[in-house]
Amino acid sequence: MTTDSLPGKVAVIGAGSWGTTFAKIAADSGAARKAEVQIWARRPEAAEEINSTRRNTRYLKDTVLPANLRASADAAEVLAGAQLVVLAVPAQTLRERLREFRSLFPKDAVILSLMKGLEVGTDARMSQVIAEELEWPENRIAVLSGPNLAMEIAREEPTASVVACSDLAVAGWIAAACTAPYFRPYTNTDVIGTEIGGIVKNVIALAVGICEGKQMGDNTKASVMTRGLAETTRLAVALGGKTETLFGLSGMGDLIATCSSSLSRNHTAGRLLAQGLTLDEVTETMAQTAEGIKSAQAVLDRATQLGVYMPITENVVAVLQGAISVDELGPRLLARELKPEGVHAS
Ligand SMILES: NC(=O)C1=CN([C@@H]2O[C@H](COP(=O)(O)OP(=O)(O)OC[C@H]3O[C@@H](n4cnc5c(N)ncnc54)[C@H](O)[C@@H]3O)[C@@H](O)[C@H]2O)C=CC1
Ligand SMILES: O=C(CO)COP(=O)(O)O
Repeated sequence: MTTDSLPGKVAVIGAGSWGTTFAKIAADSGAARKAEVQIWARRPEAAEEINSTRRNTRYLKDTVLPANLRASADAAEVLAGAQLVVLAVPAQTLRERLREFRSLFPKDAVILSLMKGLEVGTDARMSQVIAEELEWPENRIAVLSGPNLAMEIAREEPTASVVACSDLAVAGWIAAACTAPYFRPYTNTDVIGTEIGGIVKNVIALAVGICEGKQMGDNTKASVMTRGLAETTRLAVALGGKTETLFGLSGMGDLIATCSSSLSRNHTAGRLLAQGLTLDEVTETMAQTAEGIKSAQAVLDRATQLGVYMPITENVVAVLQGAISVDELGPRLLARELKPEGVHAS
C-alpha cells in the first residue's frame, strides 16, 4: 500500500458532528485528485440537506461542506467501491450497524475507526469489534484519535491527530488521504494505546467537568487531568499499549483538549451533573454522544479484571450510578493513602 494510489472513494458511516467533519477533511484532502467522499446518514432528511444545501445544520451549523462530499441514507450506495471506509457512529451502536452492513463492505477496503468508546458488556475496543464482526485482518483496521473537537476542525482551525495501524504503511496511506491545510495526521503502530487514550480521556473529562461545575479552579482540574493520564497509561500498558503513546496526541493531547473545552460533550455532561441534573436529564439535554457516560463502567470492568488501579474512573462510575453524590467525588479521591507519584505506582 503506497501513497501513489490514494483512495478514489472514501465512505463515511455516521453523519454526526465528527463523521461529517472528518468527511469534510477527506473531501478537502482528496479534491485535487478528484476523490469522492460519500457519507451515510441514518436520517434521509440529513442526507437530503447535505446534498441540496451542503450543510448539516443539526451538527455543524455554520459549515459549508465541500462539493465532492455527497450523502445518502442507503449504505449499499455509500459503501460500493470505497477503498477507505470510515466508521463514526456511537460506540454502543457499532456492532449492530456492522451486522446490518456486513455484506456491503468492499472486501479489500481499509477500515478506519473514529470512535472513542468501549463496548458495554464485552469491554471491547472498537477495532476489536470491527475485527470480530467483519472478520477483517488487523493490518487493514486503523484508528484515528487526538485532540479533535469537531467544531474547531470544521472551522478549519489547525489541528494534529494520530492514525494508528499495526501496518505503518497502511497508517501512512490513510494519513496521506486525510491531510489538509488545517489537519495534520501523524502515524504510529500502537492501536491499543491510541484507542485507550481516546476512551479514558472521556471519563476523566466527566470528572473535570464536575470540578468545573462546582466552580473549582485550575489547580484542581490540572491535578485530575495529570493523575487521570497516569491511570489511563496504567490501563493502556496492562492491555499491551505503549507509555509513549499516552504522552502523545491521542493521550495527553486529547486529554488537554477535552478537559479544557466547553465544546466537549463529556466535559459538558460533567458540568451539568455538578449543577444538579440527573443522568437522564443530562443525556436528554445534550442530544449528542458523550461516550464517557457508557464507557466508564466498561473501563472500570476491564481495569478490575487486569488488577489496574483507576481511582478517578472508579469514583466517576460511582457518581454515574448514583452511589455517591458529585460533592463526594473530591473528598473520596483526596482521602486515599499517600503514595509515590509515578505513573505505574498503584
Ligand atoms: N464530536 C467530536 O468532536 C469527536 C467525536 N469522536 C467520536 O466519534 C464518535 C461519533 O461521535 P459524534 O459524531 O461526535 O456523535 P454525534 O452524537 O454528533 O453523532 C452521532 C451520529 O450517529 C448517529 N446514530 C445514533 N444512533 C445510531 C445508531 N443506532 N446507528 C447508527 N447511527 C446512529 C446519529 O444519528 C448521528 O448521526 C464517538 O465515538 C465520539 O467519541 C471523536 C473525536 C471527536
Ligand atoms: O474526542 C473529542 C475531542 O478529541 C470530542 O470530545 P467529546 O466527545 O467530549 O465532545
